Amino acid sequence: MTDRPTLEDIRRAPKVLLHDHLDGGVRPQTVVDLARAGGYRNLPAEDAEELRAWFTSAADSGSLERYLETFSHTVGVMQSEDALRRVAYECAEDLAADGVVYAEVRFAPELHTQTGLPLEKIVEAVVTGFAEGGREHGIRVGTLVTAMRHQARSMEIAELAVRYRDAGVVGFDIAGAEAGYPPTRHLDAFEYLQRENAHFTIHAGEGFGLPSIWQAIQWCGADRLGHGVRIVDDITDRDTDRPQLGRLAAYVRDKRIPLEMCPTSNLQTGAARSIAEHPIGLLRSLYFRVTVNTDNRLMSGTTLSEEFAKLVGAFDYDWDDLRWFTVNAMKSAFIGFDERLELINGVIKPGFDRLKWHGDRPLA
Ligand SMILES: O=c1[nH]cnc2c1ncn2[C@@H]1O[C@H](CO)[C@@H](O)[C@H]1O
Ligand SMILES: [Zn+2]
Repeated sequence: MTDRPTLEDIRRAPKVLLHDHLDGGVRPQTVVDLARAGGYRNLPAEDAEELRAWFTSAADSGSLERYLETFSHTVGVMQSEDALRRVAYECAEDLAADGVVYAEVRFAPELHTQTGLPLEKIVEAVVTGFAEGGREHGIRVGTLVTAMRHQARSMEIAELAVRYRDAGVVGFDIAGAEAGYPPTRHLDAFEYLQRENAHFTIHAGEGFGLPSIWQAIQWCGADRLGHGVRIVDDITDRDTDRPQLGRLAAYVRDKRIPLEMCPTSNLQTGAARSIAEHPIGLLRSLYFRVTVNTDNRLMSGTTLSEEFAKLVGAFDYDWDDLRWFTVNAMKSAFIGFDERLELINGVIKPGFDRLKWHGDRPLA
């Protein structure tokens, strides 16, 4: 066996990302450029590096609601087709540079209508940016369209997801403040998607607890859970070698419902106290279908490789663990089974095996 995976090696591993927000991963310099071009005057800093620091510290608020306030600035500069396309292109480029081979990136079309752009043009611009960036940088990026849970446009957004399902949109999601806005508020949209054989994930168990997770799965029929960290509230005897799963936790594990976990983001919003205490350690040891994600690379000052490196530091994970998380993610993606299998067997397994056996020594 080789030593612990280093950040540099992890960057070279073929990774899969299921939970990443487009408006949470804009390059600071691009925010500055787009603000200038579009006449956005509310930026808290004009210099890219200062802006980067502002986002990470403002997002470090301990509450989901305050964390979400920082998005007004990225959303504020993403109000034209050119801006959306550029941000999507750069997102594909940045993820590819981090060694991500397949990603599902989400954004909320309804937030980008401030200058009157129709929802269709907004989706088309983003999908085009991902396709161009993906082609040039060797990564596949699928789009998830998100509806904001405090608004009332989820049905319209769900229809958009179905209309663009063969043009780059692979699924649907709801996001925003969780407390006070339960998933069942959007039940009609989820029932519509189920009738259309479409896929969706729901942010649940992040800013609110078990009732939100229960509704997302048992009322709404979510295929995956965004975060889902609070599922540990349904596990007792956690510090013993025989943790007890309640009915909901057992259901989530038995049905292999994927958890899109985002460790650093959870520290910022107060959903977890430290990486070492993050529920991902327990959930992984109990073989829940755990995946590792970034959530918002700008606000959390992170990359997928850095999330993995932090977990390696806290839980002593080795290449087999990182490969397990990655295969979990690929199995849980919203593209076809044949395509998932091809990536697992043709790209992920050989890529991780090469790193495991060669470590950071040069490959022959
Ligand atoms: O961790 C999160 N929990 C809930 N909502 C979020 C999170 N991160 C981002 N958004 C929300 O999703 C919108 C579309 O991308 C963002 O504008 C933000 O309001
Ligand atoms: Zn999220």
